[in-house]
Amino acid sequence: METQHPLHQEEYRRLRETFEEIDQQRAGIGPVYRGQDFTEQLLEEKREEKRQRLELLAKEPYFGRLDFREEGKAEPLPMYIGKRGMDRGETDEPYVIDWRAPVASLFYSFTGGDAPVNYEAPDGIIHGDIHRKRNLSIRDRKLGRIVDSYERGGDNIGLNDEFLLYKLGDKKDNRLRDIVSTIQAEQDQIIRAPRYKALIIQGAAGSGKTTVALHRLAFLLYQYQQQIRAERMIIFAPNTMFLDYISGVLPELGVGHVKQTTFVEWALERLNANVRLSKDSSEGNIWFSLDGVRPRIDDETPGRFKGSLAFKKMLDDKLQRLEEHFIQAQPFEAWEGRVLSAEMIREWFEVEYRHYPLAPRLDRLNARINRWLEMQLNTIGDPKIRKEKTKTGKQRLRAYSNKLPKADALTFYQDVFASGTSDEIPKKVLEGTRSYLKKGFVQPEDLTALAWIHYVLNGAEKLVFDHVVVDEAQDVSPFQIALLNTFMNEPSFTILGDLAQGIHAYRGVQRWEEISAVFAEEYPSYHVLKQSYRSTLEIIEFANRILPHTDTGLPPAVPVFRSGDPVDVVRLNAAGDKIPFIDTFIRDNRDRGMQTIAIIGRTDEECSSLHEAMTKAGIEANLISEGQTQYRGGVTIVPVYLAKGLEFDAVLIANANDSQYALTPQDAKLLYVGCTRALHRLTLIFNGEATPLLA
Ligand SMILES: Nc1ncnc2c1ncn2[C@@H]1O[C@H](COP(=O)(O)OP(=O)(O)OP(=O)(O)O)[C@@H](O)[C@H]1O
Repeated sequence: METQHPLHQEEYRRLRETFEEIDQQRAGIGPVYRGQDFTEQLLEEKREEKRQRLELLAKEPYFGRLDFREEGKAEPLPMYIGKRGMDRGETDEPYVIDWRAPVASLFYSFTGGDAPVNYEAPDGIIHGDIHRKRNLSIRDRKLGRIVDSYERGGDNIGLNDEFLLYKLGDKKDNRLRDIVSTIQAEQDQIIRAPRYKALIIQGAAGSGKTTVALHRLAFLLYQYQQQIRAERMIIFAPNTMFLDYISGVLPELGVGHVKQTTFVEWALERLNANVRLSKDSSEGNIWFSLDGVRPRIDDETPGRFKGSLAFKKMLDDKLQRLEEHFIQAQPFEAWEGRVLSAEMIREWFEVEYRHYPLAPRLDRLNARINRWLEMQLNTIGDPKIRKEKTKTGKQRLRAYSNKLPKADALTFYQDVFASGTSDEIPKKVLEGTRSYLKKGFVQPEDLTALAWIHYVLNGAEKLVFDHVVVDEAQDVSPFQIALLNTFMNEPSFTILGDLAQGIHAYRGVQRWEEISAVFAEEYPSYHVLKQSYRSTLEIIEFANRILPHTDTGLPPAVPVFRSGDPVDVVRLNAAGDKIPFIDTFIRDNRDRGMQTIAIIGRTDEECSSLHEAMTKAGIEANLISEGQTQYRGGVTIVPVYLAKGLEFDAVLIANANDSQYALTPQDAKLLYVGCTRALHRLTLIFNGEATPLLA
C-alpha cells in the first residue's frame, strides 16, 4: 500500500506540518480592523491579502515537489510548489514556493534526464541538478495520489505522463479549471514569456490556449508586481457565455479584477453607446444558416474589408484631411458692431488648441468664444441694455456653434460611405453599408472603425492597458488589434487562436501574418502548440481527418496518449430514429459518469426543433442560442458555431450528413470545431448520405 512506503510517510508528515503552520499563521493574523485610522487600514489590507492567501493554501497547500541540488551544495533539497507561496513563520525560510517563482520554472521545464539544469533567478543563472519530480494531489486536507515522474538513477520510462493522464481523465463540469499542477513545458514557455511582446499563438483545438492565457496573466501579475495592475489587464473573448465558462480560472489562481469582455461590448462602451446596432445582425442567420446561397468569403467581404489595415489607412487619410480643413472660420457677431474676428477664431483653433484632438478642441473653442462674449457683456454698464445684449449674444452664439462642423464618429463614418466611391470601397460593401447607415444603424463589423475614429477625434481618455489577451483571435481583425495597441505604451499582448477553427473567416484573419503586420518588427513572437490535451487519442485522430479540408495547411494535432472508446459514426434508418437515439446516448453516457453532454446541431433552427422534440419526449436539456450569457453544464443542445471554445465529456453531432456539412473549407471548420469539443466520447449520426468530410 502507498501509505507504507517510507517516502509517502514522509509526505504525510510534511502535509501535517504544513497544515499546522498554516493554521498557526492564520490564527496569528488577528481580528479584522474596521476603524478609521489610515495606517491601520493600510496594514489591514496586507492582513486581508495574507488571510486570502492562507485560505487558498489551506485548501490545497501544494501540488508538486522537486528535489533540486544547487551547484556547490552536497545534498538536494525538496521544494514544495503551490498555487501561492508561504514562508515558515519563525525562520522566514520559503516553505511553499509560488508556482510562478523563477525556481518553480524548473518543475515545468524539466522533462526528464540526468543532465544539469538551470533557472534564471533575480541575481543571475542558478545551475544544479534534479533528483526527484513528484506530483501530489491534496483534497479536503487529505493526501491522495502521489506520482513520481522522475527519480534520479531510477527507471523513468513512461512515468512522465501518468499524473497528466490522471488529470485529463477527469469528468468536467461547467467551468474551465486551472492546470498549475500539470503545465507542460511548451505551455510554460508561453506563460513565462517576457512582458513586452506580442505573442501570437497558433494552437490546435484543446492545446490549452485559453487556459495558458489565463495562467500567463497570473504570472505577469506576480513577476511584474510593481509595474502591472490587474485592473489594467483585459481579456477579449468571443461571447459572454464563454466568459462565464472561463470565469472560474483566475479566482482559482488568486487573481481578481481583470476585465473580461467581448469586443462588441467594449467598443460600444468606448462610443458611449452612441450608435445603434442593427437588429438583424445575427451571425447565426447570416453566416451559419443553410438557407439560400452561403456567401463567398474574400477580401471584399464586408467584415474582412472593414477589419483591414488598408481600410484603417483610408480612414486615417480622411481624418487628417478633416483636421486640416475642419473649420472655415467665420467671424462671430455677438450683436450689431461687436465682432470677434475670423482670424482670432482661427488662431485659437489652429494654433493655441492645436495639441488637442478635434472634439475637445471644438469644446475649448466654444468655451473661449463664450468667455469672450461674457467679457463684452461686462463692458456694458446699463443693466437693461446688458440684459438685452445678453439675450441676442447667447442666441447668436448658439446659432454659430450649431453651424460649426461636428467632431462625431458616427457622423464622420456616415460621411465616408455617403461620399465614398467604388474606387476606394468595394461596391457591395459601399452599397450595403450605405443602406443601413441611412436608417441610423450600424453592424458589429463597423464598430472597430467607429471606435478608432472616436479615439482619433477625442483622444484616449486615460485608458491604458498593461496587458491584453485576445482569445479566439482567428476571428479578430488586424484593425481591431491595431486599435487595442493604441492604448498601450509598448505592445504587451497574448493573442491566441486556431486558424482551423476560423469559422468567422468573413471577419477574421486567414494568416497570422495579417496580425503580426500591426506591430513593429521586434514585438511579434510566433508560437505553435501542436499537442492537444482535451480529447482522447481516438477523437483527435478522427478530427485530424477533417483538418485537410479546412484548407489551412495546418499540421495534425498531436494527441497525448490517452486512449478511450472508438468514435462512432452511425447511419439512422429513418428520421424518426433520431430522438430515441439521442435518449439512449444521454442515458448511456450518464451511466458511464459523463457530467457534461452536448448534442451539437448545425444551425439555430435545427437546434430549436431538436429541443422541442426532446422536450416532448421528456428529455431535459439546455438550449444555447446567440446572446446567451451563462453556460450551465449538464445536457446541452448547441449550434456548432456557438460551441467553439467550450468542451463536453460526451458529444453527439446530431446530423452529420452531406447537406449539413458539405465539402467546403467553411463546413470543414465547423465540423472540426464540433468534433474537437469532446473530451471522452464522440458519436456522429446521419440520415441519407454521410458528409464527404469524413471520407
Ligand atoms: N497541461 C495541461 N494539463 C491538464 N489539462 C490541460 C493542460 N493543458 C490543457 N488542458 C486541458 O485541455 C482542455 C482544453 O484547454 P483549453 O480550452 O484551454 O484549450 P484551447 O486550446 O483553448 O481549445 P480550443 O481551441 O478548442 O478552444 C481543458 O480541459 C484544459 O484543462
